[in-house]
Amino acid sequence: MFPKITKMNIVPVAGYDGFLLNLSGGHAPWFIRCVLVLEDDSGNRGVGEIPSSDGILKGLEQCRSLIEGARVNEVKKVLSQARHVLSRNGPEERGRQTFDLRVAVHVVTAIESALYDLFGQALGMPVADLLGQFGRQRDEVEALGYLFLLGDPDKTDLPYPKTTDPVDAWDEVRYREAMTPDAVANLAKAAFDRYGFKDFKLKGGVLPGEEEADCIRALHEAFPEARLTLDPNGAWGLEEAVRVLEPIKGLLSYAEDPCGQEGGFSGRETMAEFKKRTGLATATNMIATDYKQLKLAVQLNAVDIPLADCHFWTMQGAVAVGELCNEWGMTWGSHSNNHFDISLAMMTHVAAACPGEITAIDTHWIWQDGQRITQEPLTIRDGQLTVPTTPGLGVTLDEDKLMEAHQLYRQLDVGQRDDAMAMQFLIPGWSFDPKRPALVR
Ligand SMILES: O=C([O-])C(=O)C[C@H](O)[C@@H](O)C(=O)[O-]
Ligand SMILES: [Mg+2]
Repeated sequence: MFPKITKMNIVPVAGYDGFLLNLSGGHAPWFIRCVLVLEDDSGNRGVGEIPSSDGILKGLEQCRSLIEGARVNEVKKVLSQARHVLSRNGPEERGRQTFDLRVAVHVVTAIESALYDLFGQALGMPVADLLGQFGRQRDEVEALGYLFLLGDPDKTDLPYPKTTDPVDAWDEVRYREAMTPDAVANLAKAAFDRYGFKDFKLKGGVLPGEEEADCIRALHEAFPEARLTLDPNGAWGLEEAVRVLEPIKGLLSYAEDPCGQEGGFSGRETMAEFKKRTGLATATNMIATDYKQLKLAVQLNAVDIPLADCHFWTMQGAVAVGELCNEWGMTWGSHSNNHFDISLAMMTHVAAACPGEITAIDTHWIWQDGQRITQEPLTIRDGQLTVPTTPGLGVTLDEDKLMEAHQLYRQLDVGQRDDAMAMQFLIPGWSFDPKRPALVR
């Protein structure tokens, strides 16, 4: 008999973050996540990490009675029941922010991760070996260097982290203002020195498009061999996207969400048109976020690289997208949000189980590196993460660190991400507009 789950613990947590800019505004000095911890009667613990919100905490609570008392091999049964219970809350939409506002799919992923962690431990197998049709496909997963324009923390009275004792250039630059092409190239150089990235992505949707294109030129000059992409999260109109990216298309490997919903056309329609007009490959974490949208995106030939983040596709769902990509001549990739080290492990196992050639995965880890809630977070070396070979997710919770992160969460007066708050210090009265870069007001 497999072990039984005896206890489910829902732990909302927070960690520190820099003033990272994007279409949704500027990151607060903290990021907020939710950790799910399941204990079984053999003494093992399984963990999952997802974004947090009141809806997500409530959704997890709704599933408690399905989980406590279940056996760790009943993964699929518990997940089907959880989906059913959550579906009664009604339909949900991703929304137009840069981050996904759905509840149910995130809740299911937290449960899935913690259950697979326990199931893997009971079987003596790593999660990557259990996922998808084929299990582990690789032992190393490539990550990209995810760069952001950075607001000046000194223009706010918010408690942004400060580097007091830098160990290297990355520590020196990551919490300071970076608003110019040179500053972006410096970020890339410092990140390369620490992590060895071969690919870089710049988050756009902040400055006028042409200025962001200049940042790509600076990145290309610093790293002529690197695969580069720019992601304005659909902020630009189709004409603007073509105008901005056409002159630098030779420098980009793909364009991520260059345009989106506009004037009666869906984001899939404008992206298809963009692809036709520029010949550039496209990636998205905004317009192919479930199977129906993915089907339409494929029919329209709107997307080459669906960024199937396991947090909003589920782990098995993200691998299923990877399997489809491999069959259909597309390329799988993963999006990310700010995260702790449990999510880093989840994304690594998922990427390891996607067959064929995949693109380097996004991770915000470089902005959080140094913080942790497990005893030994995975590390990025030569641009790669090594896929754990130990049973389950291969991470061990650090109780003290988890409680520290929970205490920080409790000190905050917010329970979910809000990028408009810090923007008030740069532009009083600032509010989100999905069609206007954050600093174009
Ligand atoms: O690829 C993306 O669209 C993201 O990583 C979305 C995130 O919300 C990003 O914009 C951020 O962290 O500010
Ligand atoms: Mg994106």
